[in-house]
Amino acid sequence: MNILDLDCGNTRLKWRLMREGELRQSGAVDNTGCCTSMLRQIADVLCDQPARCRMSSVRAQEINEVIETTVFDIWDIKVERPVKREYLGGVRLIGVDPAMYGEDRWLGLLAARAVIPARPLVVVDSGTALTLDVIDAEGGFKGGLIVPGISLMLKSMADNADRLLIPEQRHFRRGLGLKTVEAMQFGVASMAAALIEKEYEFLGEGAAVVMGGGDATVLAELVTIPVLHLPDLVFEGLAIALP
Ligand SMILES: Nc1ncnc2c1ncn2[C@@H]1O[C@H](COP(=O)(O)OP(=O)(O)OP(=O)(O)O)[C@@H](O)[C@H]1O
Ligand SMILES: CC(C)(CO)[C@@H](O)C(=O)NCCC(=O)O
Ligand SMILES: [K+]
Repeated sequence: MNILDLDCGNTRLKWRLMREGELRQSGAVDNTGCCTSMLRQIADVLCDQPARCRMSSVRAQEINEVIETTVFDIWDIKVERPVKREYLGGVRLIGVDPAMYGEDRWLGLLAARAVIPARPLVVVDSGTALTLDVIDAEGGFKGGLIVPGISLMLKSMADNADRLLIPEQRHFRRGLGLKTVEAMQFGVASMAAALIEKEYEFLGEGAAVVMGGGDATVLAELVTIPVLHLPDLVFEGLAIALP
């Protein structure tokens, strides 16, 4: 059976086509424009008709409804959405309002815990926003942090300072920059990396860091601590929440 998975973020919509647990196709489309045309773009390249569609989304309800209608129009299937549960897959949501808590964050916890059970975890998802979520060795949610992602930090500087422009080429490093674009990029990358290292150190012995999201490749290289890079954090969580 072919399953179309959608990870609808604030910047990009990531998709993949699975068949009996095997990846067949994947891609990403810009998610800032019209959702109908974005789904038609996916339909144009999809090699097979999906029999199911699972979606994680952090977009507004109206947008999700348009996506659901369009998926039904194109493939004649109903979009399945994960429902946050207080306890699932060894992860216990404690002290959060499940209705408010981002479903990408929850799915990230499920995916990370499935790979590294029984250890305290810092789960980092670095997209438009960079989120860090912590669970203890028993899988109990301890809380999280939400900060701007590295592209958003660059954009907000460029939007608010006349002499700061969005760098044309992506180049991230720890250390000091000489040129303006380096100072900006090394600055935001160092901020993100240092925050991840700090939370890891705070958890102490036995903890692990799991990273996913669009900027995880960059950040995993820059941090000075061991990290497990799981590029498909949200998709893996989606498969756990909606088997
Ligand atoms: N090819 C690419 N196109 C766009 N962004 C990319 C690309 N490669 C890496 N990125 C980085 O990934 C980030 C987007 O990450 P990602 O796609 O995980 O999240 P998103 O679509 O913004 O959604 P969300 O954060 O809401 O899950 C961008 O801010 C950018 O810095
Ligand atoms: C924080 C983001 C934007 C990260 O994608 C998303 O998880 C979200 O919109 N969350 C809702 C608020 C919350 O998680 O508490
Ligand atoms: K500017």
